Amino acid sequence: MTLVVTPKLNKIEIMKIAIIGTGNLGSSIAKGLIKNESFTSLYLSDRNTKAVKNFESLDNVFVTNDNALAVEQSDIILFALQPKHIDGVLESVKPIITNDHIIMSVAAGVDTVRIENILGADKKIIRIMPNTAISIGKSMTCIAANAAGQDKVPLAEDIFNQLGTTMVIPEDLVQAATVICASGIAFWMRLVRATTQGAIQLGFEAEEAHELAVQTCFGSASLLIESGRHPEQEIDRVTTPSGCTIEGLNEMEHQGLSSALIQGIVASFEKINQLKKN
Ligand SMILES: NC(=O)C1=CN([C@@H]2O[C@H](COP(=O)(O)OP(=O)(O)OC[C@H]3O[C@@H](n4cnc5c(N)ncnc54)[C@H](O)[C@@H]3O)[C@@H](O)[C@H]2O)C=CC1
Ligand SMILES: O=C(O)[C@@H]1CCC=N1
Repeated sequence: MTLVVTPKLNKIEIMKIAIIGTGNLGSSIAKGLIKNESFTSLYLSDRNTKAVKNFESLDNVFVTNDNALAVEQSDIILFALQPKHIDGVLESVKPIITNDHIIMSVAAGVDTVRIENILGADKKIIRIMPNTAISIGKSMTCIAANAAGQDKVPLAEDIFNQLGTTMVIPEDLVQAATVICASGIAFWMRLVRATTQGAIQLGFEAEEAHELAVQTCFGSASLLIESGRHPEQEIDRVTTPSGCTIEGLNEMEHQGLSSALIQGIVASFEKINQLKKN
């Protein structure tokens, strides 16, 4: 075994990690881990390894179609499978999962009880809800564990703090966190896209419009993070009395901007709760 020291972990950890399912999210997590070199070995297993084939030349990274091999060679097994596939894969690796393994799952709507029902309640199971910004180390990742997995939550925080920001939450809030943080990437992207469309209508070239929208979005988030202020305080600083900002903002609200966002979030939440029942 090789010992790996990572600057952000600030301690020595042996990290033998497997990711089972390397599609959109699994490959994003792999990219983030590789960027940080935060593993001793990393097994990437998928029935179709196309998304991660490029990684197989890297030191200590192994790309395979063999889920069982990835499990046997690793301590932390992260399942990044769609909800409809996860039960079958868990069943197939169940005979080789031990109480020493740390099981992590990002599957939306799949709670720890569903995983316990397959692997056993004595297994350490941690639900991880990141978003695709994990590939660039900027994910907002929520973490919740079953009873047996509670003492491994700090380890999960250590891993995912290297790939963005984490919040440990009660498991009954994971569905809500999925909507706000994981689906949230799509919601914010659409807002950026709509701003770009507006900018093009006002005369900018598409590429310029995109840059203006993205940088303004980045500046807004950075203002909130760095100042710690409430969004309305920042809005008050922009809205000159009788000015153009309040004119535009009020028109957006007349058209239902906040209401549309809230209703979309609630619709998304209702859908994820339906998925949980399937
Ligand atoms: N895409 C996102 O932004 C987020 C996704 N999630 C959850 O993460 C999970 C994965 O989502 P995506 O990556 O978007 O899905 P995806 O469909 O892109 O990736 C799933 C991967 O699993 C592989 N797979 C299926 N059966 C397999 C098997 N028997 N053995 C090995 N690999 C197998 C597929 O080939 C595919 O590459 C889902 O449960 C989703 O709800 C959670 C948060 C964010
Ligand atoms: O859309 C979905 O169902 C998954 C969960 C959150 C992001 N993608």
